[in-house]
Amino acid sequence: MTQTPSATHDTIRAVQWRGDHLCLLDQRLLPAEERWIECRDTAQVTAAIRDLAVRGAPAIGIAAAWGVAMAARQQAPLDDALAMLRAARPTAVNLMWALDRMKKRIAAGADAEALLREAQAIQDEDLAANRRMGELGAGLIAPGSGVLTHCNTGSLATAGFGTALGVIRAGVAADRIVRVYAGETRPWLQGARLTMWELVRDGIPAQLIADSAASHLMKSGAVQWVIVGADRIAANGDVANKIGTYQLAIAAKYHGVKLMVVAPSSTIDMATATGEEIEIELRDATELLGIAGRRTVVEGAQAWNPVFDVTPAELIDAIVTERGVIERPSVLAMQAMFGS
Ligand SMILES: CSC[C@@H](O)[C@@H](O)C(=O)COP(=O)(O)O
Repeated sequence: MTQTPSATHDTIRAVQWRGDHLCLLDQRLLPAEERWIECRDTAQVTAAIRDLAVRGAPAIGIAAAWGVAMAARQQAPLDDALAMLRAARPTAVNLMWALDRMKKRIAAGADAEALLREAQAIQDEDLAANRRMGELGAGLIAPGSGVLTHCNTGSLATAGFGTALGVIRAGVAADRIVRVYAGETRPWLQGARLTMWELVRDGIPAQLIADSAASHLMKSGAVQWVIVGADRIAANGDVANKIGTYQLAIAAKYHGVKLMVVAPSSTIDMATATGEEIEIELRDATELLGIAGRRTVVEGAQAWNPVFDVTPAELIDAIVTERGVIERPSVLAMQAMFGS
């Protein structure tokens, strides 16, 4: 196998356990400032998740697992820690998945040391899953292709390497991807601030587009795939992801561009039958009414700020997980890979 540049250049590890506290690279400040936050109790980890200092479905789950292990070390009430963390954000199922995994270990009598090892395992498994998905996803892309991605699904959003951005890293290294576009991802600008920061650090040439330029880009013929991550994938293959994914999927279908969703099995929620049942997080209107804390909209104006949407399975060409690829997702194909 070719050694990918991403395997050598991908050094960003935004969630780091330091023996008695959790260090998080504050994603609210990037790329202007690389500042680390030190979380020393579960409440601080919960606040970091809620306020988006740490974000991206897998990274949220990993941070929460460390939050539980930290509570155990401090002999804090574990039921309270689990409940507090669970309420931090509603849509990314990786959060609930990681907490359920920790809860199971607690129920089995695990001590603080064992819970620290479990949190480390969750983090290590995510990194390994990302590398595997990178290979699998890149294998679907014809050499010479252009791709468009949305939000940030890279090292910042995971244990490292990334989901959709991992496929892009692997695809660029294998010369399958020759053009990369990233959408800004209003209102929080994960694409502009975070994805472009990761790509520039890796030396991967990429162009930022306004979210509203996506259909025009697809019409030009420059992209053959839209590649995105996921916050929760229902049992029928419907995908909840960053707001704007659904409209990219519709535009992709119209233009004959394919849609790939890349997510570890910790993002699969077989207990939720369809995307209709997924809770969509609504965040404060102020995120839309200004940019970088500066008000840009007239005082008195209101805004509606759902931060995820659901893309129906029928618009998706491939779901890539570390367990394998599901092409044209269906209930049966999902059950065959993930059980019922
Ligand atoms: C590997 S990250 C996958 C998703 O979590 C990502 O696409 C996304 O929607 C992140 O949303 P965010 O609100 O920034 O946490």
